[in-house]
Amino acid sequence: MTAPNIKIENLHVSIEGKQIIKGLDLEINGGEIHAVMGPNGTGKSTLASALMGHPKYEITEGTVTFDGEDLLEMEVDERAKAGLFLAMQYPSEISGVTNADFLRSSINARREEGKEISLMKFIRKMDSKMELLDMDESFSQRYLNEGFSGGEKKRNEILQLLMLEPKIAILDEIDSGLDIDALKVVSKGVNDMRNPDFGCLIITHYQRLLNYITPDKVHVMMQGRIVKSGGPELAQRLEEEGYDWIKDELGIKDEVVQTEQA
Ligand SMILES: Nc1ncnc2c1ncn2[C@@H]1O[C@H](COP(=O)(O)OP(=O)(O)OP(=O)(O)O)[C@@H](O)[C@H]1O
Repeated sequence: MTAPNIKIENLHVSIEGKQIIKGLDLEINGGEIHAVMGPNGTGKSTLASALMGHPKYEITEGTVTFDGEDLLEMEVDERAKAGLFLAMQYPSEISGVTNADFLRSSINARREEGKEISLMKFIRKMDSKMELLDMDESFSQRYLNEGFSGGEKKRNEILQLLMLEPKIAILDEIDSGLDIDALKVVSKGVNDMRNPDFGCLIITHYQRLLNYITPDKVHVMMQGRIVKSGGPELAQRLEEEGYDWIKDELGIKDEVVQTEQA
């Protein structure tokens, strides 16, 4: 198996006629963890939703390939089956579907008929992953995210990641609202996935997450584009100095004014 690869070139995305992403380039390979940081409203979540094929987000220009195939031609379920995973900022609650049922169906949906995961194997895997994430076993029989606290929902997203073992994952603000212990647990889950057959894009506002998950590359997104890339030291500088120095360096004017003019 060749290492996974997602390649985004000159991506333009608009929502309800408003251009949000304006020429974004990014490539992630298996074995790499990338972090995208940036001020509020610059299009980070839009990027995640557009890659997963959310119908509200219209791709107006550019290309995205996933393992060499045209990702934008694939239906949402085909993207998931191909091995793309999105942990959302606000995961949905689904009443009547238990966590265990949801996970087993999701795993089997990605397998060929006749090659479904056996119940015993599934239970063993789920038990070990829940233990890794310090999750109480009652969570397997609770309805998906129903009544889960913010931190429990995030932990549950990481459980899905560990169970589904995608090729490429996009984790949108998995650290928001987490207490320090939960942050460590969630980071442990992501680090557990680190291997040459797995690539990851982490969208975050906080350098503290990157103290626990060391990214190979850090990108700054402003006005719908990646405007600067570097190593973990870039995240450190953003934490200390904010974004103004990048705006000054690149001659970027205030976000809101610029958007209104566009
Ligand atoms: N469904 C929508 N309808 C209209 N505008 C939208 C929609 N979704 C996003 N936007 C707008 O697109 C812009 C980018 O939003 P997005 O959520 O991608 O930013 P972000 O960088 O993830 O922000 P944050 O850091 O605050 O999470 C914002 O101006 C937002 O209001």
